Amino acid sequence: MDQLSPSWGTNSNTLNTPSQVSLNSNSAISSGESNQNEKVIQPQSPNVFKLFFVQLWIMIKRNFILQIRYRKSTISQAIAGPFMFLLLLFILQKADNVVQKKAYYHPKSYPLLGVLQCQGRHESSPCINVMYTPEKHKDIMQAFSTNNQKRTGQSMPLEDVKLDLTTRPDKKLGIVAVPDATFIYNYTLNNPNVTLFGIEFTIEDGPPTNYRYQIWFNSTQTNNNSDVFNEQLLSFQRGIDEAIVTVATNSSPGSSNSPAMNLQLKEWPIVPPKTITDQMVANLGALFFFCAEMVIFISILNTVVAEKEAKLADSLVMMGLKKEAYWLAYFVSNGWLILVCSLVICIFGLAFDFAVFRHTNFLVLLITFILFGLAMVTLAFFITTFCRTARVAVLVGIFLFIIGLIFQSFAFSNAYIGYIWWDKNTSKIGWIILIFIPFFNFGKIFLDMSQLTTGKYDYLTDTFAPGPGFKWGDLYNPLTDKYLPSYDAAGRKPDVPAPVQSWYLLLMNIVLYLFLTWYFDKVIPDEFGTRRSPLFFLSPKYWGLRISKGYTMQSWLQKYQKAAVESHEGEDTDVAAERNATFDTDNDAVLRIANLRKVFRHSMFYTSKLDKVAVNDLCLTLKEGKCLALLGQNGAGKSTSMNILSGMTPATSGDALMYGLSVREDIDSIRKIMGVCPQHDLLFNDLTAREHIELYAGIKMVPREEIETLVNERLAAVRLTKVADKFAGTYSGGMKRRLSMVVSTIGDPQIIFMDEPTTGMDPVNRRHVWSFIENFKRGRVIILTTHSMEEADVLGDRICVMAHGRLRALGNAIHLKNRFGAGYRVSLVTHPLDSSRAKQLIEQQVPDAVLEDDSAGALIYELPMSALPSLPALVRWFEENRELSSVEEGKPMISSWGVSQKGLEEAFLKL
Ligand SMILES: Nc1ncnc2c1ncn2[C@@H]1O[C@H](COP(=O)(O)OP(=O)(O)OP(=O)(O)O)[C@@H](O)[C@H]1O
Repeated sequence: MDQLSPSWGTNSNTLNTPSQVSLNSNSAISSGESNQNEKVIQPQSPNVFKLFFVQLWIMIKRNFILQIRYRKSTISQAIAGPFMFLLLLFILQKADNVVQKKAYYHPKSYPLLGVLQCQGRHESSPCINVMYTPEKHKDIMQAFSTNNQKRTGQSMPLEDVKLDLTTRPDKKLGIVAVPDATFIYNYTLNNPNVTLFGIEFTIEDGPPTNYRYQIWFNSTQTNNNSDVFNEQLLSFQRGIDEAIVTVATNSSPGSSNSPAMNLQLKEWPIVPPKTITDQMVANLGALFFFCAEMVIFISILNTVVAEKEAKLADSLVMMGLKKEAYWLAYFVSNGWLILVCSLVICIFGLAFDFAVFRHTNFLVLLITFILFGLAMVTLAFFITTFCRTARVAVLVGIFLFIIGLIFQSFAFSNAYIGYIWWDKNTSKIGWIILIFIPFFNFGKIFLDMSQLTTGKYDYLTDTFAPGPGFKWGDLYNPLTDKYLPSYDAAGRKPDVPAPVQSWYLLLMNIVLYLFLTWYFDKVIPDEFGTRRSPLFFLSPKYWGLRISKGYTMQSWLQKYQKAAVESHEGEDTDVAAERNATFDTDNDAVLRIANLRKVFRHSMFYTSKLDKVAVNDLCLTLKEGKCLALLGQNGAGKSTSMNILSGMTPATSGDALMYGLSVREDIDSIRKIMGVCPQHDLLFNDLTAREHIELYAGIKMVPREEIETLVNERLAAVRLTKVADKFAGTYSGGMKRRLSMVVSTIGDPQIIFMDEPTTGMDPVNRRHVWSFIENFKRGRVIILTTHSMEEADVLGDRICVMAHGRLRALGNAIHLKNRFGAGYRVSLVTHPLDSSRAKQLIEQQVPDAVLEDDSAGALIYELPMSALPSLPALVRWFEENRELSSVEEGKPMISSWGVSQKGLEEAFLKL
């Protein structure tokens, strides 16, 4: 590899010396006995708090850079969005003010009409206009009919029919005489909604001095429900009175001198209120401010889940990022957005002169909006733990938004409904459920504020009583009865808690959802099925309190040796020897993979033929300073093995020990000494190469003063210096790969996993990367997968060939070539008709030659090592017999020939 040595200073400290770990020749953390050969690592445990705060800081910085990069989105979330909602509220409020000013100003009077024709279910349905009794007052009804027709133009004649109790009319009837009041009563019971009016006269015989009658009417069905003020009833009564006067004065109904009662109706004039109230803001404010903060809520769902979907969050965790720092950084970077958003709401609320804002203590307003915003932020975090794709997350967000809109507009549309939920005398169950919804708690305190600030207009006295305002001290006192709505005629007021309780509940929401996010993020399986036990927090190890590892090398070996599959029929001898070496305590390997197995289950609940055994009892060891190259066709199980070793996928059985740390038990510690270059580039499109290295260097706790040198050195090593400040999203495939490769080496990890690190690179850059890897592996362990035989040949101190999840062969390149690919290949081209003669001649020269291919005269022979002595004679024979003529006249029998040495590729193909 010396010829590949690059010019970027291989003697650099950061490149050659793993600085994050200390190595011991025997266990420093094992409690039990340990073998002398075991090289155990004690990941330097920087102060846990320091690590946390450094990672937190670097993540906040990253989020901040991205917020600046996406400045349009950031501004629309924190400033433009809230402003738009406030502006809309302002416009609505102004429109409402105009309506309030014009309210009922001097309405016009209008005449009372006559009684209109009855209507059944349909306009033409049979019905009876009037039933009257006794029949002797026919003259009054006749006068009524005549006057009414004059007023309405509709005929309502006296009918000459006899009704019986059960028969409905078969046409529209005008005025019908019936036997008595009992008949009216029973008929309408038997035939509901048929008769418009009934009238029973009780006028004494003789000269009438006392006119008495009773009108029957249907209060809900009066004139098909359209007569809400009962003008028809009034009209009927007026018609009857008019008819009585007509009869009493012996006038001729309908004639010009008959008495007429012409009634005019007019509503009271109302003076417009002197003071316009901010009722619109009081009623709809909670809804609009909820919408203003929902923009950030939905953006969080999208951003966080998109990052999860692209596996960028996994990549950060693989490089050792604490998830606590990840979430807290998001909390902080969204927290400042909420702060700006709350300030915008408060400032524009004042600018738009909303009474709630004008008369409420500014700090109370600001803190309320901040707490509400933060509670919504943490609720969004919690939801992201259940979503795997950004599309689903945004749909969930929109769904919640709609629910919130409906809820806010129903639950807090006015004080009367709003306070029902908070009244200590109503059932607690609903309240207990609802206090976990931030907008419910926000709605209450906003209601308190508007009750104390909006003021009330009293129409009776035409006076406006302004609210006393909401001062800081009002937080701690429940609203007095004066500002609470009455719940019954007796004036019962709701018994509601002090406004500050909403703050406490919002704080509870923030803490609760942060906690639930932290918990569910760990226990809900990710895409690879990795998750912690639901009771992980009970384990002292989680809290870094374990003094003993709980296993020693011996116990670990015993455990996995016991579980080893006894017989592996047809297993290659090298593979079998490796299996034994894995459990050999004298082996000084720093990486031991013991019976590693991964089955991808088709169903969660049962085993099936469709289950896929991706890795099948893999046993492997590797010494320090070595590079292991994993070869194998597509689907052989290489990436799955790498994913298990890097802690991304849980193994079905088996384990691996790296520097004395178990993948199953100590993945958090392993991550401190591990670097991963995954198969697919996990890069942030909107960060530059320099920012990537700075980010991961921060996560890996590289001292700040070394970062600059590290960035320059590593980018130069993979020839990315010129594009160091360009966004990774603009890179070509090969450039992205080189950056991913460099990222995996940050923090000088002891173990590096590289899944096809040079895919898509041109030959020049590939050689630079090889040379980088070759120099970097000193004192470390590198495991890489590749499809390039050349790469495996150049880099692999050990080469393993995998097929169908199993190890098929292993050893260094020379060993594999000798075992599976040794020998030479002779190829010659003849005329097809000459091929059998050529075959004869060749086989005479080299009897051991094996014909590998014969297609249309192109012959390929394999020469085993035993045939090597005959090779010079064969070459001489080719030279000497150039002139052998073909069956085709004028042409040589052998038009061309060649001899080549077989290599790793042949070995691979053979395997
Ligand atoms: N999440 C999964 N669910 C089900 N089967 C899987 C899953 N991941 C991998 N497999 C299967 O496991 C087998 C091994 O896959 P793996 O990706 O490890 O192969 P590989 O050797 O890395 O292939 P390549 O060279 O194409 O990357 C394949 O048959 C694959 O289909």
